[in-house]
Amino acid sequence: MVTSKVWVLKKHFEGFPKTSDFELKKIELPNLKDGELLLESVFLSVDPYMRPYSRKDMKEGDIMIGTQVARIVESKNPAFTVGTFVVAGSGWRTHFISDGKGLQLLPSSWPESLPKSLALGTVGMPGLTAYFGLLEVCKVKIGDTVLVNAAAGAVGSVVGQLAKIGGCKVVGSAGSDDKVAYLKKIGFDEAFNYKTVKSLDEALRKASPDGYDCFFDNVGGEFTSIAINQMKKYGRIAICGGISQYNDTVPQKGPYVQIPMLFKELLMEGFIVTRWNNRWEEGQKALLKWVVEGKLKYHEHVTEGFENMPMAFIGMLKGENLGKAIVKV
Ligand SMILES: NC(=O)C1=CN([C@@H]2O[C@H](COP(=O)(O)OP(=O)(O)OC[C@H]3O[C@@H](n4cnc5c(N)ncnc54)[C@H](OP(=O)(O)O)[C@@H]3O)[C@@H](O)[C@H]2O)C=CC1
Ligand SMILES: CCCCCCC/C=C/C=O
Repeated sequence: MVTSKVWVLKKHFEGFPKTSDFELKKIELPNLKDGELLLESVFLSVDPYMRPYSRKDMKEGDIMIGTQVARIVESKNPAFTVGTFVVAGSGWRTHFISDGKGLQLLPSSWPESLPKSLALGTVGMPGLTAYFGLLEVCKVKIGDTVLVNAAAGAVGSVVGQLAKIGGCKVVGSAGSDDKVAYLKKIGFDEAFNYKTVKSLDEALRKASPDGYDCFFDNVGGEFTSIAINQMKKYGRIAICGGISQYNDTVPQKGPYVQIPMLFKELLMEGFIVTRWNNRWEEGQKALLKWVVEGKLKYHEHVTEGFENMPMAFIGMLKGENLGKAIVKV
């Protein structure tokens, strides 16, 4: 008999999540039936989407949603071998049973030297968000000037580097001087700390006096209201996230987008990465290749210990992470 530890949403978040909103429980797992596997989580992901999706898709008492890299420890399914690592969407659990459906094997070309946790970050869902958002929503082309916020995070850091690979000029904003230094190190042309600049408007203008062709928006709210006025005519805005609004108890009010959208003839499109589920393999292959070639750098903010999942999640929402926020069990 195996005991699994799980984190449950004890109370729906009101405003910023608190550790008391979560509860750690233990569940006894039954013996495996034919066709089933027992897996143990090795790395778990904490992501911003968990905040809005907890309200949308979960009820109090549910196990927290999420993905992990897990190792198969027992198998009664001939298609899966013990010792294999997979990406699963089994929520915040140390151990779980699966019938194999929905498990993704790591690409066969995954080098032994590369952390498997990258399958939750640069070579996983966040990296694919950057890839498809830039390619299919921003439709970037050589010579474009691309703006990205939350630029030192899991998605943003990949957006900037892919745009550079694609021959663009890249401007990023992030919430600390260390993050800004990191952005310059990984090749951003311009970067600034949005928390300390005197004027966001001026910082954006200084970074690109001619304005922006593409804006990959991870943040929303006031940042978007200001940045939209610095788009070039026919600019494209990809609405990837709105993290500045996820914890609001009262919805933020305008300024509204219609006037700049109209007179600059902008395109603005929201997207969810799962739209390209049928192209996951293509995206992962491209991202993995760039990582192996050293063209796509990664950084992980690793929290040790399953017990610390809520703290890691809250820390990520506060901006404590540089690169992808990961929990190592
Ligand atoms: N559309 C889609 O399919 C997907 C969308 N997303 C979205 O992309 C965005 C980035 O996600 P991800 O890369 O995983 O997370 P990150 O690794 O970027 O972590 C979140 C970061 O957001 C920044 N942040 C937090 N609060 C604010 C705020 N009030 N204003 C500005 N920045 C803030 C912090 O960085 P800082 O120190 O710079 O403030 C923090 O580090 C999120 O909005 C997320 O919801 C992610 C995956 C898929
Ligand atoms: C494999 C999990 C898919 C999660 C999709 C995340 C979409 C994110 C939206 C905003 O953050």
